[in-house]
Amino acid sequence: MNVLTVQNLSKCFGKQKIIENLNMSVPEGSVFGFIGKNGAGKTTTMKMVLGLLQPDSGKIHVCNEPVFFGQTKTNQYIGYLPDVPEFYNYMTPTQYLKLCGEVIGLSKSCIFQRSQELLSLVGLNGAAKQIGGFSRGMKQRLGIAQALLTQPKLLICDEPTSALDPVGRKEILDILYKISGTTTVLFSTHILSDVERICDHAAFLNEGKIAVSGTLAEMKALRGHDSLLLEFSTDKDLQLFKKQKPIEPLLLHSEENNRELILHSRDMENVQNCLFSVLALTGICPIKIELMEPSLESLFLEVVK
Ligand SMILES: Nc1ncnc2c1ncn2[C@@H]1O[C@H](COP(=O)(O)OP(=O)(O)OP(=O)(O)O)[C@@H](O)[C@H]1O
Repeated sequence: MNVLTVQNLSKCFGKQKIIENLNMSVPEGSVFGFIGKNGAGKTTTMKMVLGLLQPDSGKIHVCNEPVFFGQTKTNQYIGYLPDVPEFYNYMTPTQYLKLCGEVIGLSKSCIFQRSQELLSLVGLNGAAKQIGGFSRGMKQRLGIAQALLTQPKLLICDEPTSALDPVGRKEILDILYKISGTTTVLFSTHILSDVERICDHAAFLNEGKIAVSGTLAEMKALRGHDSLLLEFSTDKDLQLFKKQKPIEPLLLHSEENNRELILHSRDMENVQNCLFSVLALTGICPIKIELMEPSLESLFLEVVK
């Protein structure tokens, strides 16, 4: 089952088309990376899913129920972490979660129990200081705890890691991965290594549409092997290899790092055939020849303009 389906969604701001016939499904239980460069329309799409922004056309369903602009019925299934979450700075995390629990009508005992569990999940149990003194990472983690108070089926996070240092990013990714057993996670980002780390599904948003989507394995298979790494035992071998001309026309480009050479090509089969005849002719014997796994980044750079 899909927790979220978006069909033929379109949205303009004035004359600027932001989203144009966008189709996307988020399977239940997935950790879904919604990828697009700055200004691609990720936040705009999420706001329409939350009923906070009116689409020009198209349909959105959350847990099989239609989303209507200005009506929040489907938000009972969703927890949302905006890109810059706002808090009452004078409160402690416990006080803040208590307030949020009261606003959504949870009982006192439920608020107490869930706050303890969630603060422990996000590593803020025992944090007695006021939120005003929190780092960005701590605020994002508290934002996740707040978004999970209602035990949503779908957690939507808008670029939860983009302003964080590597430690803060890892903490957020670990939390999202940890909850993925019980909550479907959709998060927007342009950091592809974050997607490779925890997502099982992803979609590239480009020019208002989904350019590519699927499981990470499906997306990478589209690209195939496109890089070959060669490591030479001496600089002399590397320089001699670089003087050989037959491979050059088959390459998009190559990268050199110490005695390693990475060859990028769209025609890896021919590169390999050519490589072995060059090695046989010259007598050069690399200490390593390795086909490199295709990366999301290389696919992204190819399909996203
Ligand atoms: N209320 C609005 N009125 C006019 N233009 C808007 C409005 N909201 C967003 N936009 C424009 O729509 C485009 C998409 O914005 P959006 O915030 O959805 O992109 P994004 O993919 O989330 O980008 P980022 O990664 O930078 O957050 C941008 O050009 C933005 O300036």
